[in-house]
Formats: sequence, C-alpha cells, structure tokens
Amino acid sequence: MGGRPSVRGALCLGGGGAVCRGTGSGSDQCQGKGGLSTGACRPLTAFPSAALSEVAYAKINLALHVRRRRDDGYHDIESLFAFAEDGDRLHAVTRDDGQLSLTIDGPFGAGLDSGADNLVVRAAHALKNAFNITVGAAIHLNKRLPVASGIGGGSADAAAALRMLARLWAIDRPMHALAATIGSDVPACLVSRTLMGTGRGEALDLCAIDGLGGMPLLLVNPGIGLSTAPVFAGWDRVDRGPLVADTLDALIAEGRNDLYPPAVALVPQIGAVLESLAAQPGVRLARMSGSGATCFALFDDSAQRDAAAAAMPAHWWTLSSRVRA
Ligand SMILES: C[C@@](CO)(OP(=O)(O)O)[C@H](O)COP(=O)(O)OP(=O)(O)OC[C@H]1O[C@@H](n2ccc(N)nc2=O)[C@H](O)[C@@H]1O
Ligand SMILES: Nc1ncnc2c1ncn2[C@@H]1O[C@H](COP(=O)(O)OP(=O)(O)O)[C@@H](O)[C@H]1O
Repeated sequence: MGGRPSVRGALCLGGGGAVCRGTGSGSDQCQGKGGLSTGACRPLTAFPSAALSEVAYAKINLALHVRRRRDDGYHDIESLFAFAEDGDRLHAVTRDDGQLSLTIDGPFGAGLDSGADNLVVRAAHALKNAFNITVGAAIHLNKRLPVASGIGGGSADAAAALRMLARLWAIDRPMHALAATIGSDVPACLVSRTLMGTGRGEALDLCAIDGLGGMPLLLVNPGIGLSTAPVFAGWDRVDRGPLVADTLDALIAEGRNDLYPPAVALVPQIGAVLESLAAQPGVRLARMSGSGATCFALFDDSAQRDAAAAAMPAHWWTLSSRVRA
C-alpha cells in the first residue's frame, strides 16, 4: 500500500485506516445505498483479531468501449481495468458447523442485504460447493465503497471473498471460471491489477502501462446509485471503434467510456461531477468509471489530487488513493 487513503463524504469508517468524521461514540455511522442517510451499524469489535483479511480493491475502468450487443443480452466490451490501493475490507474465520455467515458494517453497510443474494455469500457458496469443502466460514464485510456506483464494489467483494476463503480452506486451484459465473467483473477483481478485458469483461490480459502504477487517483460519486443493466440498455448500439491503450497518452487521447451518454441521461449529476473533476489543476485524465455514477481523475502529483478532493462539494463522496501497481 502506498499513501494513506482518505475518504470524505462518509461519516465514519470502521476498521481504522482512514479519516473519520464520526460521533466518537464507538458505533460507526452508516450511509444508505447511494445516499447520505445515516443509521447505526454493528461495530467490528466482536470479530477475532486472528481472522484472515482481504482488501476488496475499488475497480476503475480507465476506458470502456462497447462494441456489440450479443444474443445472450450481454455486450462485448473492451475495457482497461485498473484498481485503487483502497477498498472494502473482508475478514473471515472458520466455522466448524459447516455454515456460512456474513455480517456487515461500515459507512455503506446500512441497507446492504447480508443474505443469500449478497455477492460475498454467493461467492462463498460457489467456492464451497465447487471444492466440496465441509468446514464453514464466518465472514465480516466492512463496506467503505458506495453500492451500485461503477467501481465494482460487489464484484470486488466477491473476488476478495474467493481469495480469502481459498486461503482459509487451503484451496490452491484456479478460480477464474468460477469467478466469471458470479459476475462479468469478478475475474478482473480477482486479479486486481491493470488488465485489458474483452468479451463481457471476463477475458483478461495483464497490461503494463508505463507510469500508471502508483499514480495519484481521486474517485468522486454524487451519492446516487445506478444499476448496470439499464445503462447498457441505453447504449445507442453504435460501435465507435476498438480500444488501443498501450501508453498513458494513447489511453487519454483515444480512450472513451461509451456508457457515459446513457449513464448521464439517467443521472444528470454525473455531468457536474465530471466537469468539476476535469477543471481541477493537474488532472491528466478525468472519466466516468464503468456504468457510473462514480468518476475518477488521475494526477501526476498527490498534492494536486488532495487539493482537487478538497474542492469537491461536501455532499459528494470522495476517495483519495493511488493506482495499484
Ligand atoms: C459495466 C462494468 C464495467 O466494468 O462495471 P460496473 O459499472 O457494473 O461496475 C461491468 O461490465 C459490469 O460487470 P458486472 O457488474 O459484473 O455485471 P454482471 O453482473 O455480469 O451483469 C449485470 C448486467 O449488466 C449487463 N452487462 C454486463 C456486462 C456486459 N459485458 N454486458 C452487459 O450487458 C447485463 O444486462 C447484465 O445483466
Ligand atoms: N457485497 C456487495 N456490495 C455491493 N453491492 C452488492 C453486494 N452484494 C450484492 N450487491 C448488489 O450488487 C449490485 C451492484 O453493486 P456494485 O457491485 O456495488 O455496483 P457496480 O456493479 O455498479 O460497481 C447492487 O445492486 C447491490 O445491491
């Protein structure tokens, strides 16, 4: 991990490591899905310190070209994935009764279902069944990333759960195919390094771009959740051409996010976020990530990133981080 991550717009972060603007009462304040409502969450204190841990690194799509709508309803994309150094936190201990359980806290934990539909639980069940594991796991998720925001929070959580449970259950087998059954983004999140993704995003090649690793990165979200499917459905089906991104300059000049027009049609506030980011001194690239609404900016200089974060309106969520090398 590089520089200490900071988060603004969230009232408090459980689990330590970032700026806290909580009440100091000992119980974390939570933000609801895509909004700024608050509610009490369970503190993490009950979870054993000997638990295994994983970071679910926030995903960004440095560029996302949509090429074709397929007969199965998915779209063929070409996307350059990168990851922030920071994200959600997961912890796990074994359960001798063979059961799986999930508890959730953190600034975006309120309202997030911890039942069978949670992507962490889906990933855990899929792994357990695929390898006939008889022991169980108690999993804890510290939810720091906004939900349904184009930075793969759920996919990153699922991938982190796979990495963590593979360690907990001593599984040493490839998990890419299993990850792809959980979501198109989950294989990329499993690797959490800079990758070129094709197909529906699950066909991956490691991608080295000079100067990208360690670059100061700012994520900004206007506090509005946006589901992926309606954004793809709003794509105008015009193929605007392949993604060629072998250098940072090419990525900046030639890369696009083809999901920006349908996303901004659904959530106009994304336009204001992108405009504000692009206007900040020192920005090398400002673009929307995934299906939105989160936008990101890359900087050469961390002081300029921090000044940009400070210039964002207080009701927008921000995360100051770096690109994971
Ligand atoms: C758009 C991207 C870009 O990285 O990220 P997010 O904005 O979700 O973070 C991904 O393609 C999202 O991947 P993921 O979130 O795993 O999506 P999935 O669960 O597989 O699919 C959710 C829905 O999105 C649409 N979908 C997804 C991927 C794809 N290549 N084509 C699609 O049309 C489909 O309507 C599908 O039913
Ligand atoms: N652990 C999880 N974290 C976030 N979202 C989750 C999780 N499990 C299930 N979901 C659901 O997955 C959907 C996509 O969430 P998320 O992955 O955060 O967004 P995106 O795909 O836009 O990056 C949301 O509707 C959310 O309810």
